[in-house]
Amino acid sequence: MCPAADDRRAGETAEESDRPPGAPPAYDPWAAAKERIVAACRLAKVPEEVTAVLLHPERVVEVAVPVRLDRGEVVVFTGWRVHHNLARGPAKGGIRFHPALTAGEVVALAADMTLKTAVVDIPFGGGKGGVRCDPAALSLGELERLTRRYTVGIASLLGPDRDVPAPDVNTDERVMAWLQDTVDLLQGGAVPGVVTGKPLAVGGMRLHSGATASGVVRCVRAALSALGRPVAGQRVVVQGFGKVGRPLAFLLASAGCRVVAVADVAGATWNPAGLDVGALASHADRTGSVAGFAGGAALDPAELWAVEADVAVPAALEGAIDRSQAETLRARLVVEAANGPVTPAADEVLARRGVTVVPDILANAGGVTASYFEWAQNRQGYRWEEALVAERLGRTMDEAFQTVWVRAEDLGVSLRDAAGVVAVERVAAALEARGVFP
Ligand SMILES: NC(=O)C1=CN([C@@H]2O[C@H](COP(=O)(O)OP(=O)(O)OC[C@H]3O[C@@H](n4cnc5c(N)ncnc54)[C@H](OP(=O)(O)O)[C@@H]3O)[C@@H](O)[C@H]2O)C=CC1
Ligand SMILES: O=C(O)CCC(=O)C(=O)O
Repeated sequence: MCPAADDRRAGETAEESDRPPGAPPAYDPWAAAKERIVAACRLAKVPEEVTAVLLHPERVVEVAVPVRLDRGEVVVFTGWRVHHNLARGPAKGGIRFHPALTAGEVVALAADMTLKTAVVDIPFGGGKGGVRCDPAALSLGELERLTRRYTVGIASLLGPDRDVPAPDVNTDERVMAWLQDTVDLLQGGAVPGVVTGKPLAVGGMRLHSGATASGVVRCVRAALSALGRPVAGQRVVVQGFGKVGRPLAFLLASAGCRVVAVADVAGATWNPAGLDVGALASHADRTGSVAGFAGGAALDPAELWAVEADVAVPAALEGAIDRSQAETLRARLVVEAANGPVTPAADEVLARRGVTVVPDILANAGGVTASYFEWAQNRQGYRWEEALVAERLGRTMDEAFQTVWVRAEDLGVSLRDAAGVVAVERVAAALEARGVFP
């Protein structure tokens, strides 16, 4: 994602030094995350030391990941694993493979995880990791070698009590199975609960794959209900048709919404009468993209947010809605399924225009909540009934939404600020209890 350069605001430090060669000047997710941390800490009136701690990741590990490609050549990729803050428990957060990944982005995503795990009150701190690579350009064998070598590079950080990765952009349960296997080989035995979002066959949990999407839909429902609007008939725009966006589109359609536009990297499709999501998924399976879908008209992805709609759900990458897109966005409700899709400058515009934004650290927390349940089962050595997982997931999301909504009303602030306040208060309590500031 490359929003307008004017989205960078005075005082933000662009961490351009780790920008990949050839990449355009980028929106700076860590500067945005720091801005939001400072705002939440001020509102929560936590001691200054807490703010200072949260502005510094505990650990940023960079690893070289040499991989022999199928054609014989060795390419050295760069990978990271970041622990942002572990006051509330082991590091928890996904692993992303992306050609434009930077250290600053991974730090920002790890900070989001510190806040997210606190918003849903699960016993984890914030972590994130990834490798700068283009998985679409790698063979399956190359991808496996890269994953295993990266895992060896970060293995000293990992463990069910220390750091528990999960899937993120361009990684999936197969990648998690390779990670699990590599850790087990290094340890000389099974290490249950060292990774979540893995296949059922190696201790995964059936409801994990759709959990982020189902949590997002829970938030869409709760927000619409709080705003006095029905769910049925709402026109929804979804950006991203991957592990989150695709099940999300299905769930929204089956809840009675009209999914009017969907975008991925290659293009976008639009049908004001509502897209047939099942047919769209078949088309994407066949062609690799939503672009060219016969059941919709081609849409310039730059026009996605300007489509006539009631709800906008970004489910792709950071910085997807910048200041200028916020000015033309038609929906009255934005629910952040992606991490960091709305820039701070866009937040101001949306607030001025009266658009409600359900922030990422609340909206997409269903995924990490499901990861908590998978981890807990692995540690117990006991599989829970699916109905219990579904019930606990729904309850956790509904309670978190209500807590944040009520706090926003009490303080007279945005849902983003309120979620930040709830989160930093919980992290501050953990730091205090530990005596981190003697
Ligand atoms: N997976 C999870 O459980 C969780 C994910 N998230 C967040 O949700 C977001 C999506 O993650 P996930 O679904 O797992 O990732 P995937 O890799 O499964 O899918 C990403 C989707 O986004 C699309 N995309 C990427 N760049 C653009 C772009 N510039 N314009 C339009 N579409 C784009 C991709 O298109 P294409 O297919 O063409 O590449 C793909 O459809 C990320 O922000 C992630 O951090 C948050 C919580 C949990
Ligand atoms: O499930 C997890 O552990 C983390 C998911 C994640 O990376 C996220 O919520 O952004």
